[in-house]
Amino acid sequence: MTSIGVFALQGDVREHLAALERLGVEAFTVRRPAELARCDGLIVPGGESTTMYKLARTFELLEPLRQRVKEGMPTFGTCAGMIMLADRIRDGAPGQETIGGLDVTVRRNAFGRQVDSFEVDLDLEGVDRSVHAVFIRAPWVEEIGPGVEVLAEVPSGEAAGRIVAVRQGPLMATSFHPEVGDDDRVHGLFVDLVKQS
Ligand SMILES: NC(=O)CC[C@H](N)C(=O)O
Repeated sequence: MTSIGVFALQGDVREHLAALERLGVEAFTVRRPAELARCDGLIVPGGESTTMYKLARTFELLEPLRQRVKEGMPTFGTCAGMIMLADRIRDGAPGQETIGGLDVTVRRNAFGRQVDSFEVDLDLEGVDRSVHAVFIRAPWVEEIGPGVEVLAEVPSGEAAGRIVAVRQGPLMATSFHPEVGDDDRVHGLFVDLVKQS
């Protein structure tokens, strides 16, 4: 059976576990290296990327995470998780580091104070019909490397055209929170990615 872990030192872990279980995969929390070692794939949830970084370092999970991602473990980052997977951050906290692996530059809290949180229907590559995307103090992707595929952009409004979902080989990231609500199609994309690799 496919085993997918959810990074659980901080963030909205439960909703991801529920989505994975609805999709019929074995889902469990990851707080230590032994749990990471059991993962066929990993989700890094939304939350607060600065805290995630500090806790991952303190609990000696940061280097094992970097190692597994480097070795090609399929990994899906949502919101703060997208920041954690990015190779480069803008508006990061002083000294903030990431797991990295995804050849992108993300801007933290990119949508600004006025539109901290918003929802929009958008088209996502690989998913039929639009996805209802919930953004909460979200990052966007400002620059992508040559191996990165854009899966979704903001369709309209002030932030129209901003990149909010990407994929690079076994790595996937969304600015928004696909675990909110009961539409499991984005998680389904990731589960397929894990099963293929
Ligand atoms: N909902 C979220 O994950 C917010 C991300 C948060 N603003 C950060 O910088 O990590």
